[in-house]
Amino acid sequence: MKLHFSKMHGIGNDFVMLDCRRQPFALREEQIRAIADRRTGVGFDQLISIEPPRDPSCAFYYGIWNADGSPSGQCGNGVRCVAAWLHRAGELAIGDTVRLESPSGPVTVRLINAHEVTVDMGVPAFAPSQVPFRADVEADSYAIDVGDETLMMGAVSMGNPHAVVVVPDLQAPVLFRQGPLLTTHERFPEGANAGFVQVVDRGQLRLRVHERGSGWTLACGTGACAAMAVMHERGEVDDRVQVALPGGELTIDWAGRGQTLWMTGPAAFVFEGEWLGSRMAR
Ligand SMILES: N[C@H](CCC[C@H](N)C(=O)O)C(=O)O
Repeated sequence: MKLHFSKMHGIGNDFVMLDCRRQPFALREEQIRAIADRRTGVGFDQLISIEPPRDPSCAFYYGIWNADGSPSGQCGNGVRCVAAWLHRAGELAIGDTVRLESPSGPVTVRLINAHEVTVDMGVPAFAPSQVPFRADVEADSYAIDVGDETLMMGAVSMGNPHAVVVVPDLQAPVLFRQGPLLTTHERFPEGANAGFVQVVDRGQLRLRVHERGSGWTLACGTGACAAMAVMHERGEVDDRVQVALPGGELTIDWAGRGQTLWMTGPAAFVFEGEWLGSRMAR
């Protein structure tokens, strides 16, 4: 089985992009995991398919799978790469604005240039049932027992579930214990992307994310949106925030509850290749 792919990244969050405009996506979960393997496969944080739309109001559909083979409803760094990929495929011109269909619904992208994209990431959803997160009532901060500690966290969906925890130090070793525990915590029935955020000032956040299905990544686009939304709800940041992740920076614009949130950042091509099929896996 030969599979042509494009390797891309969005501030270090890396992707294998599959052109499924003319042939259906047909990978089994174990094949997705085999391609994700950073030694015997290609290696990626997420695999993204580009397919014909299911929603006629959208130009294309994109599918998202984590390194463990699990599907996701949204990928912020990934959709910027989809826009850049479509530009290079001649489907999108610089300055164009187009609706793309994600598994959690449509988003609108605008190509600023060949490597910079702005995305309407939709409206952040805070109701526990929408995250989903087990809580009796909605709050801007929840106490949650993680290991032998009780953390205070925010919960929000950007089309995928996020936990957001404010920390004084992003290098604290305790994060590396709490991240995986939060991602698989029983109060998140569908798992969670666990974001640990430091508030620098009202216009700057620093963030690390332990992603559901992929672990610690250099960047998480929906995580940056989630962190900004939670801190904005608490009145701790302004309507425009620069979010610094280990792999780079994103600009997030959000005017508050019920409004659309915008994310702006880069998308980069790395190489083209061919995956020779599971017979090459270990
Ligand atoms: N791990 C996430 C999907 C990828 C999110 C991230 N890479 C982004 O840029 O938003 C999840 O299972 O919901």
